[in-house]
Amino acid sequence: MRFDKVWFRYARRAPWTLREVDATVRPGQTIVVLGRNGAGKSTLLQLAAGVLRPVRGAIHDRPATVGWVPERFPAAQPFTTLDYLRSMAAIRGLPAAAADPWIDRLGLTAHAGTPLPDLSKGTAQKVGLAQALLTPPGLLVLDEPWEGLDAPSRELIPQLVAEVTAAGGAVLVSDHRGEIASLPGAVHWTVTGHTLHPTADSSAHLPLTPPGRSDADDVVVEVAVRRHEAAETMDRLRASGHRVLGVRERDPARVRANDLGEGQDR
Ligand SMILES: Nc1ncnc2c1ncn2[C@@H]1O[C@H](COP(=O)(O)OP(=O)(O)OP(=O)(O)O)[C@@H](O)[C@H]1O
Repeated sequence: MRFDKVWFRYARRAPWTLREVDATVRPGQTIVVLGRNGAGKSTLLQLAAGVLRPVRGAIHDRPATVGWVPERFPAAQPFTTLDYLRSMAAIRGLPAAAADPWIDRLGLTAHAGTPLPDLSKGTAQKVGLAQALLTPPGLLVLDEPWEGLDAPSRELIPQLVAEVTAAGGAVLVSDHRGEIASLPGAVHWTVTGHTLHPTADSSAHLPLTPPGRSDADDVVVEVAVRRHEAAETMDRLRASGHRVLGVRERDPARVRANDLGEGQDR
């Protein structure tokens, strides 16, 4: 899926919430979206999920099945947990009983007969997660999924994410609590100044040397890419299991020497 120069604002004359977002989400990739409160993380996730539409630009190749878990599950609905999840299964063309394993897995059995408005915030979040996973998503979008969950439930998130990515789905997840550490291998995007910076170095959040591998086995390959391709190249390298050690400007002296006679910087 590709964000192609996506701009978004909530009202016609309002300031832009997001400007010119260019980014790519690849199958099997986990992307953690970071940023301060109000930076635009939820807005970006809602655009990815198709809940909001770009004002300018476009999002191409969104997977057909999107699982969307908003920051707050909309619990003001006249269903019990069981009725809601079974109805969601039926809407997706599944047997109603397809909901039952998720009720069990997410620890919702004791709340199966509870009306949604009476659920605690954390339990309602788990219902939100269950509905998003009923059909294996090609894209799972989780807005602050750890919020309101107790410790055992928080540990479920990395497992669920790993299952989706292992099946070839992509996962976009926002995080302002620093839970990124529980998603090793995730690419990280930072929203600041109303735009997205996929170039932020996520290797700081990963183990310096992956388990079972020694630095001694490594060589460093220097690659020059066009400036506008840097973020995408880094995403691709990380998705292939490589460690990106850094990004730097080309040494001006070397640029002059190498480009002598070529007329442009490469
Ligand atoms: N429905 C809305 N109508 C108008 N403005 C909105 C709406 N939703 C969000 N905003 C504004 O858009 C900006 C980005 O909000 P957003 O919720 O995307 O940020 P966030 O990074 O997810 O924040 P947080 O970490 O607090 O959840 C904020 O200035 C917010 O006030």
